[in-house]
Amino acid sequence: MKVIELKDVKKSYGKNEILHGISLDIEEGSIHGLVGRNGCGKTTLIKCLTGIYEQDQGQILVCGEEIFENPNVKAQVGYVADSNQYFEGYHIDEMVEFYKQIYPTFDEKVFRDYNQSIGLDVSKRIKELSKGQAMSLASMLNLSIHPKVMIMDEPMSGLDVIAQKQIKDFIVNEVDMNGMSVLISSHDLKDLESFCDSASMMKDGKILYQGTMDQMKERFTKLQVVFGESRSEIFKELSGVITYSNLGSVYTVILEGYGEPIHEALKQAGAIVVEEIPLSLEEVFVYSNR
Ligand SMILES: Nc1ncnc2c1ncn2[C@@H]1O[C@H](COP(=O)(O)OP(=O)(O)OP(=O)(O)O)[C@@H](O)[C@H]1O
Repeated sequence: MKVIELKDVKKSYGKNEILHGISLDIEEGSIHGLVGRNGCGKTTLIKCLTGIYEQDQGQILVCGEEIFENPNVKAQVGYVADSNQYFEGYHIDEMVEFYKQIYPTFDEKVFRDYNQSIGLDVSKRIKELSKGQAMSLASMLNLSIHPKVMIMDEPMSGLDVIAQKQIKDFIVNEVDMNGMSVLISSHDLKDLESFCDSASMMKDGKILYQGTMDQMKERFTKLQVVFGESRSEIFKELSGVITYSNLGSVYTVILEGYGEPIHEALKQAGAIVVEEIPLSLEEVFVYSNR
C-alpha cells in the first residue's frame, strides 16, 4: 500500500517555480531516501509533504488523504525539520508535556527509553542544547508519537556517529514494530545506501529517478576492462561512456546503457576481460549530476 503519493506537484516562491511537477510514491513500512544537490528543492518538497506549504498544482496524499489543512492526517505524521528554531525557551520536560497534549499517541515511556540511550538532561532548555542534541531531541519526540509516516529533513546533520547510530536504531525499531514509513533527506549517501529500501534523486526541482537501491544503480554500469595493450581510443568512440580511467591496459569505465552490443564491441576490440563492478549510490549521484 502507498502511504505517500505525489502527483505532478508544482510549487513556486513568488514567480520562481522551484518544484516542476514532482510525482513520487512511497510504500508503507519502507524507508525512502531523498537525495539531491543543495538548492534542488528537497526542503520545499518536504514542506509541501508535511502540509506546511500548499502546493500550487498537483496532488499530495498522505495515508490516502490530502495533508494540507487536514489535522487528522497531520496527527499521524512526525516531522523533523532541518533546523529547530522554535520553543527555545522551553525545557525538554515541558516539550514532552506539549507533545503529550498535541499528540494523543505520544508515548512518554518510549521517549524516556530513547533518552536513556541519548542522555539529554531533561531539565535543560532547548536553547541550551547543541545543534546535534536539538536534532536528537526532535527525532526522539517525533518517533515517540508512533507516527504512521515520518518525514525527516537531514536529521543526522550535527549528530556524532554514536548518536547517528542510536537514532537510526530507533527509526528501524519503529518501522519494525509499528510499520512506520519514512522519507528521509540526507547528503550522506553512504549512510542512506545502508539504511534505505528505496530512494529518489532530485535535480533542479524534478525527480530524475526513483526506485530501490538496486534499480538506482542499474542506471549506470561500472566496468573493468583489460586489454593486452593500452587502448584508450576505444572509449572515446564507444556509445554511452561517461568517464574512464586507466592504469596501463586496465580500464575502469562508467557507462550508461550497457548491454550485449557494447560487451561484444569491447570483445571484438580485443578486450581480454570485461567485468562489471558494483556501483555505490554516491557514484550514481555524482554521474547523474554531471
Ligand atoms: N522561503 C523561500 N523564499 C524564496 N526562495 C526560497 C525559499 N526557500 C527556498 N528557496 C529557494 O528554493 C530553492 C530550493 O530550496 P530548498 O531549501 O528546497 O533546497 P534543498 O534541496 O533543501 O537544499 P539543501 O540541500 O541546501 O538543504 C533554492 O533556490 C532556494 O533559494
